[in-house]
Amino acid sequence: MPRGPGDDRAPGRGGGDGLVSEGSCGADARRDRLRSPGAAALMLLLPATMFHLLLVARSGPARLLGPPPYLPGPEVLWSPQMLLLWFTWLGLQAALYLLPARKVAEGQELKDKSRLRYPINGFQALVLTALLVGLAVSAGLPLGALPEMLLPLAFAATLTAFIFSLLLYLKALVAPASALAPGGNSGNPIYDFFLGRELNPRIWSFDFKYFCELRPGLIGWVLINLALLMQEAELRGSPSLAMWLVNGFQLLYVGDALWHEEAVLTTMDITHDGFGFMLAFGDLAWVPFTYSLQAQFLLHHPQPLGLPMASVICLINAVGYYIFRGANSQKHTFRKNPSDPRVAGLETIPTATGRQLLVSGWWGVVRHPNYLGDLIMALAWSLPCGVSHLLPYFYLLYFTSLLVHREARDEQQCLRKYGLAWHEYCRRVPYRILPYVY
Ligand SMILES: NC(=O)C1=CN([C@@H]2O[C@H](COP(=O)(O)OP(=O)(O)OC[C@H]3O[C@@H](n4cnc5c(N)ncnc54)[C@H](OP(=O)(O)O)[C@@H]3O)[C@@H](O)[C@H]2O)C=CC1
Ligand SMILES: CC(C)CCC[C@@H](C)[C@H]1CC=C2C3=C(CC[C@@]21C)[C@@]1(C)CC[C@H](O)C(C)(C)[C@@H]1CC3
Repeated sequence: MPRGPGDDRAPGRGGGDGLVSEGSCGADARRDRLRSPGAAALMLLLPATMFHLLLVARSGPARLLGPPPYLPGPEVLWSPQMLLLWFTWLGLQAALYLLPARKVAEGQELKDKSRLRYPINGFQALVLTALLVGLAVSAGLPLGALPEMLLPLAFAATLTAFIFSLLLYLKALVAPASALAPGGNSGNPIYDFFLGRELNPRIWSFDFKYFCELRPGLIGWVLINLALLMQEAELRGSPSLAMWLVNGFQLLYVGDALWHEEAVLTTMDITHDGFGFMLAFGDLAWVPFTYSLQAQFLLHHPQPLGLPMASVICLINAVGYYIFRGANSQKHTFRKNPSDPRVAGLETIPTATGRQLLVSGWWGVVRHPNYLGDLIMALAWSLPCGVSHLLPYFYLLYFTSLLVHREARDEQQCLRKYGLAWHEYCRRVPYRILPYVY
């Protein structure tokens, strides 16, 4: 079976969405030498980028590639009250996670042939959070003041991610070998700290990775958006159409993720990647504070948007969502039960593993139709911010590179898993993400 640069069959190799390159089985010495400086650089660069974006979004020129307007001192970043607020938020989400769930789903089979169980109550957590926030606002909570607290909150989240990853690293030292992720166990402490050693770290039934991936960060993101909308209403009398669109689109995305929560159990993050700094920081800090960038930008840089253009943008978002949801649901339904009438008529390729690959429907258009839909939505989230600045397009640029990297990693895993059948799939469906282009 051919082996590629991202092949991580050997224990301790590869993994992660980070820009640290994945390992090859040939133990490339030069790459090994770059592992720890690469991981260390990213641990500085990612938080620095996040703070840069937070600072630049509120500055007059809002230049993505320009210097930040000022360098915040410790008195701006460090606030015990904000740390307390952040922990209250984490505690609230953890409490909602522990509430009785409408369903308990089983994850993918693990190395030791067991399956973990996961509560499916994310949407319930979103609705309860909305109710609680609504009650608090009607009792006088100044939610519109939240945008002024983003810097110290982001600092608290970053600090939490560092300390939490350290605890996860220590926990993995006593975990059985079967609990370790295929990547993140190279023996290089910095690299392993970054990628994460344990696949599904848990205390009793509390699954840290699953919790962090879907709750505090995603729900925090839409709460920050809402606070930005409220502050805009306070400043300008009413929220702008552009702000409504950004809030609506991103709420749809987050609501959809929590409504289809079970589908996250088959994503690479849950089934393959360890839980280390990259995901902890990504989930807790990067998602809420950088994914809300468009709304942050709009608060400080109001953009005129007419109804015709708004309709076109809504249409783009609807097309993206239709592809994203259609592709993800089709694969999830097929993987759960290939004889389900909704997917039973689709053409498939058999593989030596006994699993089949879809070769018609969405998965016959390109090899990652869900990424295509996600990218189209990302474009629709930036367009309400106009075309005068590059800053609101940061998400689209970052997300494109993340998904291209992720796609290459998934190709390697599928090639390893399915061998000749994967080659046949690539022959039948030659484009990866964008038909006739890539
Ligand atoms: N907003 C954000 O920041 C991010 C969003 N995402 C989104 O998360 C979602 C999940 O993405 P991700 O986990 O990367 O990967 P996918 O959901 O695309 O899963 C890839 C897996 O699907 C299976 N598969 C591939 N081709 C076929 C086929 N033809 N037929 C049947 N099964 C197939 C393979 O696994 P197997 O055969 O083992 O089932 C493969 O490993 C995507 O919609 C993505 O856009 C991802 C990253 C970040
Ligand atoms: C900080 C680094 C540069 C990168 C960190 C990557 C993470 C932020 C993302 C990795 C995979 C993700 C997914 C979602 C959010 C972003 C992260 C955590 C997701 C929960 C968004 C909502 C979608 O509907 C989804 C399919 C459930 C996503 C799953 C992957």
